[in-house]
Amino acid sequence: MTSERPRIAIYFASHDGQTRKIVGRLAEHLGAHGVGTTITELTADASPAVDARADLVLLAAAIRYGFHLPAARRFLARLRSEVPERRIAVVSVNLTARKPGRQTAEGNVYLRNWLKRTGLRPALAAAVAGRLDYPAYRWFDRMMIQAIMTISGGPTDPATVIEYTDWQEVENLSQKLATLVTTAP
Ligand SMILES: Cc1cc2nc3c(=O)[nH]c(=O)nc-3n(C[C@H](O)[C@H](O)[C@H](O)COP(=O)(O)O)c2cc1C
Repeated sequence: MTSERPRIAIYFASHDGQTRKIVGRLAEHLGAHGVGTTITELTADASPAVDARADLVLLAAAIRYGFHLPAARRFLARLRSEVPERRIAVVSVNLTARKPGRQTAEGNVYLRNWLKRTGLRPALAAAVAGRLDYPAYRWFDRMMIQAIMTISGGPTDPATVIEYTDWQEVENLSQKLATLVTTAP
């Protein structure tokens, strides 16, 4: 870490925009904690350079059909070869995290499996609940999400739009990230 203001390089992969909104809010809170941020979107055709000089690199990715978006998975492979694990944090955005106890690496199946598959032991790993927006989904996606919601006891009314993201939890997360970059050796 330098004597300048600490900095977190945030990379995110979002399909429907909620992960983008979450990292935007994280950046706002981090700014209030005196931590600078850069935000870079990961897409199918963009493979941005890893900002290995940042004090921490945060990778946030949405889940679709059980997996984090491919752009995030590809980026993580590069990230790991350029930045030590202790300077990596990951955030998974999914609907399972709407339930109590599913915001941690132990409690969230997607996050747990991602870390297990990659063998990554990041400085921080968290799951944040995303958004359910049936009217915005294509027919097939709506059917599939309704099926998942039936199994998991969630809403199935096709008119349902719910932002499950707990913004207080997002603020708490920013506090933890700020602590990491202000106290890390
Ligand atoms: C087609 C589709 C598939 C999804 N699959 C899952 C899933 O397998 N598990 C889950 O918990 N959430 C799932 N979700 C919910 C998304 O993770 C949630 O809507 C999140 O907010 C999406 O983030 P984004 O808006 O940044 O793309 C799915 C959503 C869609 C539209």
